[in-house]
Amino acid sequence: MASFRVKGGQRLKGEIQPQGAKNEALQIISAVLLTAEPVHIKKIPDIRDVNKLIELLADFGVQIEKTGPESYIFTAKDVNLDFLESDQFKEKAASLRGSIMILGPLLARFGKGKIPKPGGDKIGRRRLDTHFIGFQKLGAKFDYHIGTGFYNVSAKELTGTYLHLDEASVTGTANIIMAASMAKGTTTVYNAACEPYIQQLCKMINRMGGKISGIGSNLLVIEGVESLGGTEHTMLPDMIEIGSFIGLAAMTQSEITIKDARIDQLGIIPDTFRRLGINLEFRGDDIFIPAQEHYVIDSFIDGSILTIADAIWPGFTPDLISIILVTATQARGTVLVHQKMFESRLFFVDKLIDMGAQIILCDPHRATVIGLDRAFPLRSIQMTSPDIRAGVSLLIAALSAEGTSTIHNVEQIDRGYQYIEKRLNAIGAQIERF
Ligand SMILES: CC(=O)N[C@H]1[C@@H](OP(=O)(O)OP(=O)(O)OC[C@H]2O[C@@H](n3ccc(=O)[nH]c3=O)[C@H](O)[C@@H]2O)O[C@H](CO)[C@@H](O)[C@@H]1O
Ligand SMILES: C=C(OP(=O)(O)O)C(=O)O
Repeated sequence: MASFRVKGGQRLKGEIQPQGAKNEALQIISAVLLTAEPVHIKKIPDIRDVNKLIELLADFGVQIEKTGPESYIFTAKDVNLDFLESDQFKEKAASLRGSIMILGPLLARFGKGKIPKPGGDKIGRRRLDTHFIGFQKLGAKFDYHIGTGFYNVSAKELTGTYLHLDEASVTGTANIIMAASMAKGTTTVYNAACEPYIQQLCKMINRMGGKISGIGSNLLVIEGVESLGGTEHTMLPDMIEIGSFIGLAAMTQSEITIKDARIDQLGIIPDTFRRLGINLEFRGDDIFIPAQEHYVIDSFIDGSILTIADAIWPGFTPDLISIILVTATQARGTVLVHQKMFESRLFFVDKLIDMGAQIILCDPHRATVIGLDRAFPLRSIQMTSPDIRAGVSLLIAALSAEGTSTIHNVEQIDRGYQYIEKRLNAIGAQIERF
């Protein structure tokens, strides 16, 4: 188990380039299974979850050529489906959430697939009904085998249909899109998730010869095609990393420029951080965050306490709620942070409370943060990273704290943040991995 030793209280200064988006990468890399032709993907982040998925594809016999530090060509010409039956598959596929998205392409192209309960963050119940109800409505057979712990799907042929998803699941929508892309006839998906990750996947499939319309909305129409071909795809910058850097800059009174942020794709994220009182300047496609002594949390127009809650896109992403929460601890004012989607994602506030933050955990979904307005810095402590976003929130807290903190289990952070200590140390942080 790796750990970080973090010397707090340093102001950072400089430019930082966001990595390619983790959750987009997991969809896009799964989608290479849709075609036998080469797919050239750029801006692939070098992070644990993505590397595990790439390894999994290699185990299936997908040819993988690294063409640069962040780009690969994948050719899924010969896919060895026997690998599905191996112990190695079970172990590897169960270690990340993104592996669930190989099912849609396998079903579409080879008529079968299976997956053990996928991993990912332990942040509450993470059901998969949307995926499997979707596959079944497209004509697949589904069963869950308790003995082996595998979800199995198979279909001689998938047929387009009307789907009203029970919830706008991100990975569920991605899976259904991929399965429907080569189904017979037209599939209409209502209550589809429409995160930029999904939009990027749809655009990629269209470049491969697919016919998807309604991209960016929650009503997708997918005309099935016989086969899909090769393409090139470049990942968007990771919007969750961008939000994390904004929070980090505010908490540590740092002047940071986030380069090439694709501001047009960030939705409500910049304005949500502005509501915490953080100044952000758009300079072309860069986001400049000046060093700020104080930032003052807005209230609602009627004077009531601000609430920041997650929602499906185009609402505020749940993956930035922990970052908002930690950033609010040194603001002036009060905010109610409401994590609606996941029920176990706020428990890390205990550690922030140990550090001196004023937070009331109202229930598993809601926490009230009373900002300290830098009346005193957070205290350094020893802590363990429970999930990827809480991990980064604790790192931000440690960077702003007085003294040296230790964060254990930073593999959680490595799941989604590329070379994080090197990149932050390059602009003045003092983080040591041991
Ligand atoms: C690999 C990947 O891409 N992971 C992301 C993906 O996970 P993932 O696709 O697994 O998450 P889902 O979108 O399926 O659902 C997330 C949670 O929100 C709940 N839910 C979802 C939709 C809805 O309308 N109402 C509702 O309550 C679900 O029950 C679940 O508890 O999307 C999540 C939600 O943005 C992100 O946190 C994850 O980082
Ligand atoms: C919850 C997350 O990831 P995963 O779905 O891979 O667990 C996340 O990226 O914040």
